[in-house]
Amino acid sequence: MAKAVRDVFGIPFIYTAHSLGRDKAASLDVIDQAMNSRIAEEIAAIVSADAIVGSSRDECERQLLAYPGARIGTIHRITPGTRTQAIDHRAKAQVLIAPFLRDPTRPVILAIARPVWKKNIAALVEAFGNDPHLKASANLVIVAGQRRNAETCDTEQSDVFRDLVERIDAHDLYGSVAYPKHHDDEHIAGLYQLAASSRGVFVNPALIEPYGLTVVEAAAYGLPVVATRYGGTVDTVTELGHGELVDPRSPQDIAAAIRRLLDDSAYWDQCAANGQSNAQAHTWAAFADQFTTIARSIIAPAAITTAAEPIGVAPRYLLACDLDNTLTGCAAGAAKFRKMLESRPNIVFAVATGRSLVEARRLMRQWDLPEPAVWITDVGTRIYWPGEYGRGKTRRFREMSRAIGRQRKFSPPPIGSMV
Ligand SMILES: O=c1ccn([C@@H]2O[C@H](COP(=O)(O)OP(=O)(O)O[C@H]3O[C@H](CO)[C@@H](O)[C@H](O)[C@H]3O)[C@@H](O)[C@H]2O)c(=O)[nH]1
Ligand SMILES: O=P(O)(O)OC[C@H]1O[C@](O)(CO)[C@@H](O)[C@@H]1O
Repeated sequence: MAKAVRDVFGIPFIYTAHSLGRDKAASLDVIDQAMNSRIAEEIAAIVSADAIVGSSRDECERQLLAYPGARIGTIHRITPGTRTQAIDHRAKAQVLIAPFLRDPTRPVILAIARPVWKKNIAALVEAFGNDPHLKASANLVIVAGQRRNAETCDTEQSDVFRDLVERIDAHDLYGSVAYPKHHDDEHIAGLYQLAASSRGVFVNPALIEPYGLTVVEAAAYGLPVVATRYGGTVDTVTELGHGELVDPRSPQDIAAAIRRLLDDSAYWDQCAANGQSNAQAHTWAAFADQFTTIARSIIAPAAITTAAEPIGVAPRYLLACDLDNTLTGCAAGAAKFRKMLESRPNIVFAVATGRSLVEARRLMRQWDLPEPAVWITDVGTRIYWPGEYGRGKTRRFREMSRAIGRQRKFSPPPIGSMV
């Protein structure tokens, strides 16, 4: 629809990537017609969007780029917002889970996920059920959607739920596993709060997690996490520093990571504090601000973005500089720098950075710095410049890598001797 509107009226459109189908398909045994059409729609959107907004590095630099026709220059990363409830809902959550538990005072190992195979909650039950120490010292709380009668449930949901109950039964976990049937928003908030105050852990064992909102929610409530090492959680856990990444197919790996957090109180405190303070930047106001900047850049790109060929002014100087702590670090300085460039159209501005293009652009946006005419990124291995002026896009200078390839005089030593 957006593409049709753009084609007729010339209104540019931004595609917000969400739960991309290719990765989901890779985690399924059977790919049906619906999945094929979903991927076809995604390809059409990715190829024709004027800008694409993704939420994690994984989504921007791996998931999106795996699509045919995807162009890195159109992809931007903005971290979604997360809301926490300030009111204490622990008592309400306690009422929800108490009937299941023999000793409700134990640390809570919490999972919240839709009851679909991809979320892989079974691996968490296996991790808990096979670990005598965890079974004896903690409670497992699983919130997996709202349960109705088996007949009215969708088949995947009832299959996933039946599988969970069978595993709980096989490990004889009654009295230490709660799996409430219904919940509301206050229960969810209360469970995060309860798990945090019990010095527990949040676990997301998904086979692949496109972004991983629950892992950010846990951070915001000061609850350390054990999360899948496949998908957006890799960036979130690395950036927020609030827990461990694990192989979701290995219950032993999951159990060991949970124990590291539960058994080391200094490590737990550090993760809880990191998560809570770092998650504060994840607000919807910040998202809206960044989104508006991108929208503006595709509607009316700033004059500075076309500085490689400024109208009526011959470029005379090239100003190339580093980004982190050179252009960033002082808001007043960044504003002055921007003003200076705007008043000197004969300067061609280039940024040379170790960051990827997506990450460099994200930081420049956050500091309200102007889009340079040339990007030298990935530790100098890639060069980009605005290819199609007026659309905020960039083009990669492939000739450089080819030239380096042809004229290479440097023969690297064998990797073994370098190590
Ligand atoms: O029984 C449940 C299960 C989930 N939630 C909430 O629903 C949201 C679901 O988050 P998540 O599991 O990350 O999302 P998905 O439903 O899988 O949806 C997609 O969209 C999310 C938001 O972009 C991404 O984080 C995911 O990776 C992507 O799969 C969170 O706020 C949960 O607290 C509930 O309230 N009850
Ligand atoms: O598993 P899928 O089909 O990618 O679903 C993504 C899910 O993300 C949401 O959009 C947000 O949680 C749900 O409405 C939807 O079910």
